[in-house]
Amino acid sequence: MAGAKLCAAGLSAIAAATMGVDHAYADSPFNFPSFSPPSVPSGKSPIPPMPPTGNAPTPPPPEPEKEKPRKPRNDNPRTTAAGFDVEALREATECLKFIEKSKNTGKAFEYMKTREQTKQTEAAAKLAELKAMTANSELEKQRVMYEEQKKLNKQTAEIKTQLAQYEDQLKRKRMATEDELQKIRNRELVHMQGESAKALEAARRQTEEEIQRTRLRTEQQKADLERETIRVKAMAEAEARAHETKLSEEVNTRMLGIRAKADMEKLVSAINTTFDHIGGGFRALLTDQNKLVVAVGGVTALAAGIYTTREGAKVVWSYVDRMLGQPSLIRESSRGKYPWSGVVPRVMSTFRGSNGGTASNKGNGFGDVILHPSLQKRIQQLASATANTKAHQAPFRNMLFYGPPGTGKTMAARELARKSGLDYALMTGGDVAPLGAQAVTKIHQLFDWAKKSNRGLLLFIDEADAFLCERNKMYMSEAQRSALNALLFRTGDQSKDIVLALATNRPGDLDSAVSDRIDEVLEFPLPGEDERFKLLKLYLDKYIAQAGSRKPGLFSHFFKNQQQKIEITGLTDDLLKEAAAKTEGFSGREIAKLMAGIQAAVYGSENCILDPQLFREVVDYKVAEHQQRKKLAH
Ligand SMILES: Nc1ncnc2c1ncn2[C@@H]1O[C@H](COP(=O)(O)OP(=O)(O)OP(=O)(O)O)[C@@H](O)[C@H]1O
Repeated sequence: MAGAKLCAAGLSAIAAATMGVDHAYADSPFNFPSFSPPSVPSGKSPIPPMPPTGNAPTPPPPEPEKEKPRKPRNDNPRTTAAGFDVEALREATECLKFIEKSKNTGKAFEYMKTREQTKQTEAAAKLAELKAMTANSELEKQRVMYEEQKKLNKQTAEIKTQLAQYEDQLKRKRMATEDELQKIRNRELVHMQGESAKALEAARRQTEEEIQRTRLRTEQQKADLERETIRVKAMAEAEARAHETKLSEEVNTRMLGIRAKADMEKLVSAINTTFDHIGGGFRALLTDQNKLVVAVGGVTALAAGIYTTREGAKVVWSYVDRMLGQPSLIRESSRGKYPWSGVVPRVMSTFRGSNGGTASNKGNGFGDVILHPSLQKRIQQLASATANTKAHQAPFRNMLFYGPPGTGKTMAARELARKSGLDYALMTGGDVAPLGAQAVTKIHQLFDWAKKSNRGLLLFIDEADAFLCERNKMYMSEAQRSALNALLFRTGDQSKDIVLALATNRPGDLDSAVSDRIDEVLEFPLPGEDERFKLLKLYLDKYIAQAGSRKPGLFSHFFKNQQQKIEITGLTDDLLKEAAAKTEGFSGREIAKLMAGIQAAVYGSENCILDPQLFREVVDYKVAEHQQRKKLAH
């Protein structure tokens, strides 16, 4: 047994020397007999269990097995330069020798081999265990690192989130602050805008008020001027009429004087001869007292009779004139001054009518009035409605014609009266104001006269705004207001005798009570291109073609300034259309005047020929004049 131990020790030494195994195992002779390979229970790993996860400290390495008592170890073996232990080799050699001599050599070798294998297995297991532990610890380390990293990531993410939240909060706060600032700025801006808008509005209102005031002032001045013009015109006309009357009176007086003088001369000579003849008679009278008394009484009675007859005739005539004569307010009438004065013209017109109508009835069946077809149709309808109204004894309908000056309102009223079979009378609103206190009487006279018409009368009041304007206007005189009230009184009920037709350029100026009495309102606009063409044609015919074509009368050779005939060359419809296009904005009156201007130009020319060149020249000149007038009016 001792030999085996020695042998084992020798082998261990050999192994230690040759394989570099720890001397602690190789040298221990006591290990050998007690050695048994570590029994590993089946299914269990020889690797010790892993320590719990976390940061638990790695368990300390297993304590080394307690060394069993052994031979004192040579700590300073003799070695070669390469570290070879010669002593051990010698012991091994001896051991080998001993083993060779021993009977249990085979067993010993077998045992040593088994032990060595066991040790190797153990070492491998330990190595594996160590590796596993290392791997484990590595894993653990990685897990811990992963956990740490995860925590770190989490913390970083949290910090980032917090940072983002903080930044977001900051941003929100900043935005809220900016928003607040913006709101404040906006409020200030709105306030400023409001202030500036208010200031602008105030300035605008002030300007408007100023303009309004200026306009009112201008209108007032214009109205004053117009009124003054109308007044002056009316006064001038009245004066002219008075002057005319005075002149005719003077002529009459002079004629009467001459006649009276002649009569006187005749009378004187007659008296002389009579006295010569009756000288003897007087002498007889003077001698015979009875005869003298009879003669003086007879002469006195004769003078008184003549005087009474003359004065009586005057009174009767003025009464007849007042009762039957045309009121002085009427400027033009189809009835004539006295009831009998219209008989002859009416008979003449009836006679002419049976022969195909007058010249003015030719063409469109509406006299010489050229109107827009729709307006013309409306007037024709009104005319036939008015005629039927009279036939059925129904009340008449009053009318208002309004539109720019010279658009045919008066002509249309005249034509309407003619078509409807009524008499017509024309007065001007401007004639009322100069009458003063007499105006009311004259208005009543006018209506009394108008009522006497058997056929019914169309009373046309031109420039109606001059007389029938708003009653509460400052400049309206008391007399004018009374006259207007008189007219309102006379037209309060619907009349079966009188159609009131008013014409005005300013319908807005009429008194509301007057407007209330109007049943039909017709607007007379400026003529369109078609109407202008027709007007040009009409007045070309009237003023140019018919000029000088009147048949010479009985006494025509007494008058030197008879109209000369005008020769027309190359005046086509196209030329008239061209002129119609150029004369946009012209009224009917302006077109009539244009043609009168052409007539004057033709008479001013040498040969009295109207050719396209002259026609164009005058048209262009008149168009330029019209534009200039328009500019001045603005
Ligand atoms: N529609 C028309 N057709 C034919 N001639 C016209 C027309 N309009 C105007 N005239 C010419 O103008 C002149 C004036 O016409 P009228 O007196 O009818 O016009 P008004 O509208 O009554 O004018 P105002 O408002 O100035 O009184 C006429 O004599 C005529 O020569």
